[in-house]
Amino acid sequence: MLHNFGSINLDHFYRVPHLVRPGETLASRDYRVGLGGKGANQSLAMARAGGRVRHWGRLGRQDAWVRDLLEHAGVEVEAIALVDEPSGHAIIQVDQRGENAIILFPGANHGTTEQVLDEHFAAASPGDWLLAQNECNALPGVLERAAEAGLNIAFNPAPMSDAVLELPLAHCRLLFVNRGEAAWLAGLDEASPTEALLDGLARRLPTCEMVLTLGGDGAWYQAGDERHFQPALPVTPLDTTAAGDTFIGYYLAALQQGRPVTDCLTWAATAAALGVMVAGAAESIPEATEVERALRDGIPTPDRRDKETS
Ligand SMILES: OC[C@H]1O[C@H](O)[C@H](O)[C@@H]1O
Repeated sequence: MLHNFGSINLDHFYRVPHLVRPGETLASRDYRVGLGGKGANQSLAMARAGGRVRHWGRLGRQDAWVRDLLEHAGVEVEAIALVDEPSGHAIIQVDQRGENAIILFPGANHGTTEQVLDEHFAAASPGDWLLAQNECNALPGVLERAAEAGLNIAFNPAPMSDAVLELPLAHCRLLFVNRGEAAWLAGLDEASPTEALLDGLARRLPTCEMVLTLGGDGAWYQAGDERHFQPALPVTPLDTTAAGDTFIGYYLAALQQGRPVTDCLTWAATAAALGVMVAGAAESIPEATEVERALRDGIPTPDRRDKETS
């Protein structure tokens, strides 16, 4: 079982000609609300990939439909509390190239107490996995407790902040980072060559396995001297929101199924490529059957992916 201590957000999407500049007022061409949050996206991706995942989180009572949606997808939701607080939300601009900029309001995601964590950990067994991102409170304690409880920790330090550098990251078995997060962790410039980033990560956290995701430039796996490269698939992105989350959920589901690292990478990269062809966060995450089909027949045309998801 994988336990995902993760955020749940309502995502407010604005499609804009370019990301808003300082002092500018910009009209949006479109507005939609959907399910998001790095935690919820990763749980959903894992469930859609056929993985066993139990989500630990908090959600405003008025947004109970989100819990139903996750449950329907196969996520175990008993550890998602409905609370009398506003849910977390994100304001997301998406530009014409599919790039985004996100403002987060943590809301209920920042209300986890020690007492609730006691209940969550009581349901976990040594050898289980714990996944976390950086959108919930209580992370230092959660990572410490997970290590003490003999859980395998996978961590995605997004959104990156200086607080991440203070976390007990040496407890992690597996780290998912993008270029910016890798540079921050390794104390290097973001423009550093990939090789330097991988070396820097290995120096900083020598016992961790790493997956470095580089968007259109592919992804790297590193563990000690072992490295594997996964090229990106050729797609024109409509919306890159949740691509990294889709990658992580699919990677972990494949790992849970005992697949080799190279398969985990291919499966994850294919799912992420399908994801960026569709607008939105949770709604862009493909089903496993779509990923299998893309692996067999190649990436579909954008209009075909749209029809398959609608
Ligand atoms: O990774 C994408 C996610 O980041 C933020 O958490 C948004 O809610 C969005 O769904």
